Amino acid sequence: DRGSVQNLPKSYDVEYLMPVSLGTPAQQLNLDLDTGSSDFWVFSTLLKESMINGQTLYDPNTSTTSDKMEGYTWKITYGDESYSSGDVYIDTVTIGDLTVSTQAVEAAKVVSEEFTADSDNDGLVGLGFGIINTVQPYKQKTFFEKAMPGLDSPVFTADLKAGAPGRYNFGYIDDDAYLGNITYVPVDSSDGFWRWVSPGFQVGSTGSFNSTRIHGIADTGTTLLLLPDGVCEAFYSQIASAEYEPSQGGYTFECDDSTVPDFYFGTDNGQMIRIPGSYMSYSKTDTSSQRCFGGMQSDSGVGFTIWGDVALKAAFVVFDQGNEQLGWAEK
Ligand SMILES: O=C(CNCCc1c[nH]c2ccccc12)Nc1scc(-c2ccccc2)c1C(=O)NCc1ccccc1
Repeated sequence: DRGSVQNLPKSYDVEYLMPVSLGTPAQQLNLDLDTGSSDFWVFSTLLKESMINGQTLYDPNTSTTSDKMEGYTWKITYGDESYSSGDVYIDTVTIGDLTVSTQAVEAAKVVSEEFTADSDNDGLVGLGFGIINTVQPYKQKTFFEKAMPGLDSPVFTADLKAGAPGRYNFGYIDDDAYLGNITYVPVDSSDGFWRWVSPGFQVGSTGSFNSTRIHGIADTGTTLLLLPDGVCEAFYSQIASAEYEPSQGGYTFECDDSTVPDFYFGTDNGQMIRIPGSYMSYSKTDTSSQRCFGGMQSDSGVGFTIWGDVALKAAFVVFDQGNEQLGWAEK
């Protein structure tokens, strides 16, 4: 079996949403595929009105295939202090023609204001590893873990694009979606993330390669590229107008600064993925100035590097759960 679904970026590529069908008759929600967490949770009719702001709600009571998991609850908090919690239902879920008939759907009763404010986002499909699922008393499998046994191949792939529709495929690798070869690196899933080691980085096409092992996770649910301070300093030292502005929350530079270099990160045996300098300009820091917030920021608050959408949209990425490895290719 296999599946394929288009993903659409929101403005500034802050997140990527895909259509998902839940229940019978099908209720279509736009969800954020998130390899940095492992809860499948959705806005639902259990929420108070004050927490809803245009989102499409999953209504378990109108689905003829939903069953409430009595006594089961969930609660998740993310590093940006956003959170959500609620009850759990079993229901049928289809993503891009791939159906899981008994998926644990976590129906939100409470969401934090960041989620309420994000009117396009109806919830998250966590595709990290199930060991960090928050459902109590017994954690639940991710959508991919439920689908995996029936797939042609135990992989899903992420093809995120800058400001354009991309695609998530399940169960197969589309050889027309990337250039050259896919380089595979081992994954340590013991903390539930797609955690791997990069051998180093290079700033600019003429810069030298810096051999330094960077431990990090491949995370479609995080917008930015969060890297060790030394790497950020090496990058921003090459940008004439760059400054570290704690008041703005990190590194900023003039949006029209023409000295922003490309950034390369190593994967394995000499392969490097090139992130165009243009991916590093984010939203204007504030209406008046012409300064942009950098797409690369420090990972000091996290404890490990997060290869978020800024990095992932420069590559074709294979999440190979069957062999616990990540595949990287240029595109
Ligand atoms: O949680 C995820 C992936 N799901 C995000 C879902 C989500 C959370 N608000 C959302 C808002 C919209 C859509 C999805 C989400 N990744 C990881 S691993 C470690 C950290 C972390 C730990 C400690 C400190 C910092 C990060 C995070 C993290 O908090 N990233 C989000 C972020 C990272 C930095 C800044 C902001 C957010």
